[in-house]
Amino acid sequence: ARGPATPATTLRSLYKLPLTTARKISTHVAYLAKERAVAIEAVERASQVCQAVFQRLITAETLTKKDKSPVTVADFGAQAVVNHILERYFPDDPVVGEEDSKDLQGEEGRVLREKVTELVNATTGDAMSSDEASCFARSCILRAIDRGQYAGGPRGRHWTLDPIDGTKGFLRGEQFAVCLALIIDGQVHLGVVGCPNLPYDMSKPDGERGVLMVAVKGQGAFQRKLSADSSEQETPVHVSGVQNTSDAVFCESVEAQHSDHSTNANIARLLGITKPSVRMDSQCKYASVARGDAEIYLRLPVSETYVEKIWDHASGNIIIHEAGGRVSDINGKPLDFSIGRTLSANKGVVAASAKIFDEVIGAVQATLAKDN
Ligand SMILES: Nc1ncnc2c1ncn2[C@@H]1O[C@H](COP(=O)(O)O)[C@@H](O)[C@H]1OP(=O)(O)O
Ligand SMILES: [Mg+2]
Repeated sequence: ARGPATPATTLRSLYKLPLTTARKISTHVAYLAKERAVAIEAVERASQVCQAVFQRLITAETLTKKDKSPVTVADFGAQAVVNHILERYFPDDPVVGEEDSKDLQGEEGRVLREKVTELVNATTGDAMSSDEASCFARSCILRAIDRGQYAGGPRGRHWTLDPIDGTKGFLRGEQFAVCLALIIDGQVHLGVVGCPNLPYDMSKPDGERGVLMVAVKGQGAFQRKLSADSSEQETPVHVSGVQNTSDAVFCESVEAQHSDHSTNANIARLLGITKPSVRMDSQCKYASVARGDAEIYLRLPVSETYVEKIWDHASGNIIIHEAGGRVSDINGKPLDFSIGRTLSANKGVVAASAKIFDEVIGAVQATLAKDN
């Protein structure tokens, strides 16, 4: 009797291949296929949470008063949704997430807890409880959020999540990203970045917005429309082919506290760059370099003490590599995701298309040597 269909037997019958060949191909084709699909679903749902908050809670008043509460609701909501979905499909995988449920607990956290719960339930269609007393229940908001407390490290698999990267951009109605990555034995194997406000096609900046980028190790990087149904086409993305750095565009943070604009400008000058920098919040910068909107991403540290977090770079890192680019810290050292929740072995970040990467690192080093 024939057993259940496997990817290998399906390929064999479809393409009339010998079973050994079909097996070889199928292990490649299927590598992390389920993880990829679940991660896309989770990022799409979390992006919907963020957009719902933006439409409902961000008003002219919250903006003028610089009230940050909407982003807090969206942050917790997005982390609850992603962790809930990951738990359903991969119950044994721990998660390194940016948020914890402290601010949602007790009487003090009740209002926020109820807002987050209402939002999450409206988005997922599941009835997740906000009742602290029943938090042993599988679908409790607080428990879902606190599945993100894993310490990370060099062994086994874990996910890393930034539910809203670029909170300032979110509040301004500009760029932000929902970022989810899978780390296996200290290396990023899968990354998804959802950019709800990024134009799908940069040649039409006023056109349709909402991009999801995804990459699996060895399989290339792809973009699709955010919230597109799964039959919608994915298209491969590649870094720019620009050979001369003088023709390059570089991007950097909007916030001067996150990256040293004046050092970035000195590096750009040394590279002969004349075009103004593109300032953008969040890991959308990695997405921009991955699809060739810009050639270089510079993140020169402002402070001696700030340590970058793995959830701020894991997804972007694999997307750049799979799109044909390179990423390192300011000393040319690869980002080390195996240490724990932070990139404590690295300083700053530089990403660029492979053709010009060495030259960019050279300019970074020369500029830093001159400054010191
Ligand atoms: N001093 C700093 N240097 C670099 N990054 C920072 C610094 N302070 C905060 N960040 C982080 O930078 C990220 C956003 O960067 P970008 O400017 O590229 O949008 C956020 O995750 C933010 O963390 P946090 O979420 O804790 O504020
Ligand atoms: Mg972040």
